[in-house]
Amino acid sequence: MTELLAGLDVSRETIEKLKSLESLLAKWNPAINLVARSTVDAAWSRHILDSAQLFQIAPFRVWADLGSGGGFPGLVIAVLAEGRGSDARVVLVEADQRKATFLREAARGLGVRVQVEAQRIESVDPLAADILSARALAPLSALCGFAARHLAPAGTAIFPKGQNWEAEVAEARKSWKFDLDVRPSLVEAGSVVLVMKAIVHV
Ligand SMILES: C[S@@+](CC[C@H](N)C(=O)[O-])C[C@H]1O[C@@H](n2cnc3c(N)ncnc32)[C@H](O)[C@@H]1O
Repeated sequence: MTELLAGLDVSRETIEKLKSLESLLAKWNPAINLVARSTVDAAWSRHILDSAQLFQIAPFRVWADLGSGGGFPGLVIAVLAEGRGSDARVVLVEADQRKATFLREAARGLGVRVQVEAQRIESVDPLAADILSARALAPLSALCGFAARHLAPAGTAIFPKGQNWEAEVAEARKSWKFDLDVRPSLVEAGSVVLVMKAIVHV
């Protein structure tokens, strides 16, 4: 599965940074529950590669990750972008102050630049993001509302979803119109990545 990183043409230094993130997660998780405890031992595939697979879906100058928690996918995206020499802006929105502190400390330790917004998604000024991501945050219909606020008009929303994704899409279509591309997860069988554009309330 680490071929996924080879496919992204990631440098040795970037892989070392991602391994440091894995270690930081293991160190901080007992205190602040960044991810489910049962997933810490498998963090490399469950969280880091699962995030990395989103990196090349579309180009970006501004990436906003909502409800970042332990930095998935936003902090992984920031590490990969920095490894490419990109000066794109990565914004991590996380209302939990302890998790926001982790995100700032981890970014500093890894030497990557991120903008951490330690407030509720609903209170952050519109971000006009080229890419908006949210993983394990809310049902798709609620995510569409967040996208309406924070995504640039031509932007792309990226929402990883589990096996129940079809029901979530059907429910969201009752209130929202959008273009949808469904991609199988490269990491988790049965899971998908929903890639959405032109999200408009009906
Ligand atoms: C289940 S966790 C998922 C974290 C991460 N995206 C991941 O996949 O591991 C959801 C996170 O979203 C944050 N969150 C939930 N609602 C939020 C809101 N309205 N504004 C900002 N953060 C929120 C929570 O504090 C939590 O850290």
